[in-house]
Amino acid sequence: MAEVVQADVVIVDTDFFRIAGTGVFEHEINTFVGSTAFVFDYVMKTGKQMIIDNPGNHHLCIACPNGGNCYETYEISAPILLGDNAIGVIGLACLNEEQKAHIKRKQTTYLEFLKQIADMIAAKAMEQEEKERNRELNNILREMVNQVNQSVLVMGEKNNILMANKAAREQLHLEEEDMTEYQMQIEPTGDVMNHLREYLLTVKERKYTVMGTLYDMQNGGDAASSMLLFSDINVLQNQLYEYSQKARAYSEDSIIGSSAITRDLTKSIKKIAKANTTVLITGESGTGKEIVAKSIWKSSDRADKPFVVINCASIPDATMECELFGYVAGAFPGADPAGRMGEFELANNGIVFLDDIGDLPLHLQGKLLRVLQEHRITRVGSSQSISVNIRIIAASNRNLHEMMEKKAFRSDLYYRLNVIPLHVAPLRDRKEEIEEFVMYFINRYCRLQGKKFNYMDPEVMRLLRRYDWPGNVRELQNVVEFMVSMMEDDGHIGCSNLILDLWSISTGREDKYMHTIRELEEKEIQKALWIYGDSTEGKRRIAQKLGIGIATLYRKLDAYNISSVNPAWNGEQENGYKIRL
Ligand SMILES: Nc1ncnc2c1ncn2[C@@H]1O[C@H](COP(=O)(O)OP(=O)(O)OP(=O)(O)O)[C@@H](O)[C@H]1O
Repeated sequence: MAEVVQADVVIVDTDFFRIAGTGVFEHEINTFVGSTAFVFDYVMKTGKQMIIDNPGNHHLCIACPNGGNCYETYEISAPILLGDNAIGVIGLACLNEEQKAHIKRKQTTYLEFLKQIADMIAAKAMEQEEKERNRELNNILREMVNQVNQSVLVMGEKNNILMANKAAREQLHLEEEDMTEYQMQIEPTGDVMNHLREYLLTVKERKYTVMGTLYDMQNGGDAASSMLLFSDINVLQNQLYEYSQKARAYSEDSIIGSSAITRDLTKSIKKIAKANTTVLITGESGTGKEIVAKSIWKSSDRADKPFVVINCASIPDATMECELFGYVAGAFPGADPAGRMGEFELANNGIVFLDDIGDLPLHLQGKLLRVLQEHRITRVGSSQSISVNIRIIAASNRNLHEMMEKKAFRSDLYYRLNVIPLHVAPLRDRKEEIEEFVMYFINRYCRLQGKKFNYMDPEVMRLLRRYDWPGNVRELQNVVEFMVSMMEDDGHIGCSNLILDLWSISTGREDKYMHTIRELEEKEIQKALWIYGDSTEGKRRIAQKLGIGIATLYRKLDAYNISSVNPAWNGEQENGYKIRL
C-alpha cells in the first residue's frame, strides 16, 4: 500500500500499540505510541476520518511532545470500524513536501482508498473473531459431547470419522488415537421405532446395529457432513425394558411351601434353570405358575437380564402381534407414528414368560414357532428379520392336549414348548401348606397395611384348611388380605373377618364345629386373658372388651375356675391352632 500511495502507512490498535508500519515507522511495530497519538485518539473516539495539513501545529497537536516540531508534513487517517466500534486507526503519513503535494492532489481518492482498506481490515478481523468464537464453541461442544452417555459420531464427507465421543468409541471398539483413519458406513435398515431410526454401522469390517438420529451437517462448515446420535440396540432394549418394568405392579417372587410336592418342584427348578431350553408349566389358575417361571429366571444364567411377562389371555388378538414383535413407524394406519419395540425384543438376552399360552391365536402360534426355531423376529411393517436371543417359558391352565385334538393348538408348537414340562399342583393337594401360606400372607399384608397381628382364632385356620380352594393360592392370598384389612387394632383375627362365602361353604353342611355358649364364653375369656394379661388393669380391659361388668368377669373367672393366663394358649389347642407372630 505504501508503494502505491508513495507515503508511509501506520496502523494502531485501541490500546495505541502500533501494529503495522512502513518506512520510518517500521522499526516501531508493537510499541506503545499513545504519548504522541493525539490525532489517532480523536479519530478513534469520533469514528471520523481526519486530514491534518499542518502536523505539529494543528490544535490536536498542542499537548503532543512533538508539537511544533513534528517530522510529518501531512497526514490523513481513517477509523477501522467494526459495526459502530473503532478497533483501530489506519493513517497515511507524508514526511516531505513532495509526498504531501502528491497525496493532496488526489486527496479524495486516497481518503476513499483508506476507508476501503480500513473496511477490509475490519472484515478480516471480524472473520478472525468468528473463527475464534467457533473454535471456542467447538471445544465446549467437544467437551460436552464427551460427557454425555449417548454415543455421538461426527462424520466427514468421505465417511471418515472426524470425531467420536467416549460412549461411541466404547460401543464401536475404536481407539482414540487412530480413530480418524477409519471409514464408517452408515446404512438405514428402514425401520423406525420409538422415534429412532435403525442403522447398520460398518467399521473395520465389524457390523453394529444401532438406533438413533442422523443429522445433516453439510451447512455446518468445516469438513463435517453428518452427525449420528445413537445407542446400541441392546443398550436401548435394556433401557426400554427397565423403563417398562418400573410401571409393573408389586409381585412377590420366592416360592413358599414345604410340602413334598413343592419341595420336588423347587428341586426340579434348580435342575433345569441353567439349561437354555423351553419350559412348559401347567397347573390350575392361581397355583403359582408365574412364580415358578420367575424362580427359574432367578436361578438361571439370565438372572441379570430381562424377565418379560406376556399374558396371552389379556391382550386382544388384534394387537397381540404388535405387542410381541413390535412395529415400525408407518406400519399400519392409526399406529403410533413413532413405532414401538415389541416385548420379544425388550426381553433380548433374557426370558419371556408366555402366560396362558393356550389363548395365543393360531396365526401367532406359527410365528412363535419360528422364533423358537430360528431365533429371529420380524417387526410388523418391517422388511427385515432380526435375531433375538431369548429363552421361552410358557404356562397354561388349559388342557393343551384337548386343544390340539380340536386343532385349536398347534401340535408342533406344543412339542417345541414342552421340552421341559413342570406341573404345579392345586392347593387342595398340598393342604399342609395352608398354614404356612396364611402366616406368610398375614405378615406381608400387615407390613403393607402397617398393622400388627396378634392372635387368630383356631376356628379360622380349621375353616381355611377345610375349604377346597378352587382359586388356589391366589384365592387364599385374597382371603388373607381381606382378613388383615378387617382386623381391628387389637390384632385379632376371628371368623367374622372371613369372607362370607368361605364361611358358608365351610360350615354349611356340618355342625361338627359348633360349640355351646358356655364353651365359647370360657374360650373367649381365656383368649382375652392371654391378650390383655391377668393384671387388674388387664381384667378391667377384658371386661370392657367383652361388654360385661368387672364384677361379672370375676364371677365368671371363678365359675370356670380360671385364675391366671393359661400357658397352653401359646401352643396348639386341642381342636385348632393358636397363631402368634
Ligand atoms: N408357592 C408360592 N409362594 C408364594 N406365593 C405364591 C406361591 N404360589 C402362588 N403364589 C402367589 O399367588 C398368586 C398367584 O400366583 P401366580 O400368578 O403365579 O399363579 P398362576 O398359576 O400363574 O395363575 P394364572 O394361571 O391365573 O396366571 C401370586 O400373587 C403369587 O405371588
